[in-house]
Amino acid sequence: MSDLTVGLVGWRGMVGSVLLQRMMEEKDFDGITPVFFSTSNAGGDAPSFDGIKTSQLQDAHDIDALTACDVIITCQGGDYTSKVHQPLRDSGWAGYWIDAASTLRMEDDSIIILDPVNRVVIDNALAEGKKDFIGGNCTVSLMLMAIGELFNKGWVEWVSAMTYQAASGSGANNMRELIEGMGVLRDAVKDELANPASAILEIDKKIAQTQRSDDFPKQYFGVPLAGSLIPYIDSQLENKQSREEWKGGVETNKILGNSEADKIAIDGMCVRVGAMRCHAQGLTIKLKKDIPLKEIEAALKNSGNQWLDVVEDNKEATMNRLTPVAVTGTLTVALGRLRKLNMGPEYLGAFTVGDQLLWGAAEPLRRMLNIIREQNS
Ligand SMILES: NC(=O)C1=CN([C@@H]2O[C@H](COP(=O)(O)OP(=O)(O)OC[C@H]3O[C@@H](n4cnc5c(N)ncnc54)[C@H](OP(=O)(O)O)[C@@H]3O)[C@@H](O)[C@H]2O)C=CC1
Ligand SMILES: N[C@@H](CC(=O)OP(=O)(O)O)C(=O)O
Repeated sequence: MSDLTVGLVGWRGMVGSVLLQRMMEEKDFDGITPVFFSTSNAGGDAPSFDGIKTSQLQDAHDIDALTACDVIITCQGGDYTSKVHQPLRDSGWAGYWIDAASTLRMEDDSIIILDPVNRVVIDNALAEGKKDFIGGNCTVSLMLMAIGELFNKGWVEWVSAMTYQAASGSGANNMRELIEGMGVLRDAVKDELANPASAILEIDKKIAQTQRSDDFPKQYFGVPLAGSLIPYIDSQLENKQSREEWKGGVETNKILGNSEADKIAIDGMCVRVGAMRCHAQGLTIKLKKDIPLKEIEAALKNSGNQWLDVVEDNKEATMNRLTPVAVTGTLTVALGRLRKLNMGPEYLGAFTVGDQLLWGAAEPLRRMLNIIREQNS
């Protein structure tokens, strides 16, 4: 069988760059013919690296050029998907569309991909001839990478997720704005910090004044994030949930392939904090019955999820392994603070941390490409 021609759109953005990096690390380019597209620089030089010769960037809006691909992977964003996907399908293109954007996630013909959790759903969809495979919301994917086994066991009645989401979820400019804000705060009290005898309340007052000043960096987040937090992510829905909170419920159930009757209630508050690229979540899990903690821990450890780090619930392990600093840039999803809550033996507390650009965005896409390759070999 000849190599698959794989079109890559959005490869130089933040998610796309992480995707390319991972594809190179895993040698995913061996045995495929990549075609690089651009929305802004058609005709320019495509990236070249080990084994991939320089070529010209194709126009990402050119339907004819896109139809030459067996698979298209896009990290270009929802506007691009809205503009291109339907005309491409209308042209008769029957290739595989793998997408990081949320636009198509809840469409009947789309599958949300997170193969360590829903490989069966993906395999069934491929067998049925489905062609649109969409990466999940980062918070949802990371929650499922952590506690997917509890859902698989049928133990979960409902979940409340209180999130601590990193700046990267809003994009590269937001990450820069966060760091810029941190620097502005430090500079505002530089002299006081140099003097150990200076009054802490004076420092605190200056920091609050600086955060509230008109020229504090907040162009992208809208309000200051450094030294603060923002308890709203994405748009507001009529029922008062934020769209990010809504995704927690609908996407989780779709990923798990739950029917209307099996739907599990998932809700919570999604909050932006000053982390760089790791989302964290404090979970309250209502179990269907009292399952001993030891049994829960054993199920998680024996689930076959090689990326899951089940962190012992003690202070030292938690401080060293269950933080954004410990997890960032790795495929490890850390899960700890596992304990029964005072509400009763069916209430399980948990805390999880994962890199939202890896399992939350890029990793499921490259793995989907490899599943398609396996199927076509
Ligand atoms: N950020 C996240 O955490 C997640 C994002 N997603 C989805 O992925 C999509 C892409 O997100 P993200 O990667 O953050 O978006 P980016 O803004 O980083 O990149 C998107 C596109 O912007 C263009 N671009 C313009 N200027 C630049 C520049 N200076 N550097 C790099 N690219 C530039 C590029 O297109 P071109 O080369 O054609 O000009 C690029 O492909 C999102 O819209 C979302 O749908 C999904 C899950 C998580
Ligand atoms: N909304 C997520 C990032 C993201 O892009 O989500 P989605 O892929 O569902 O639009 C965050 O802000 O952390």
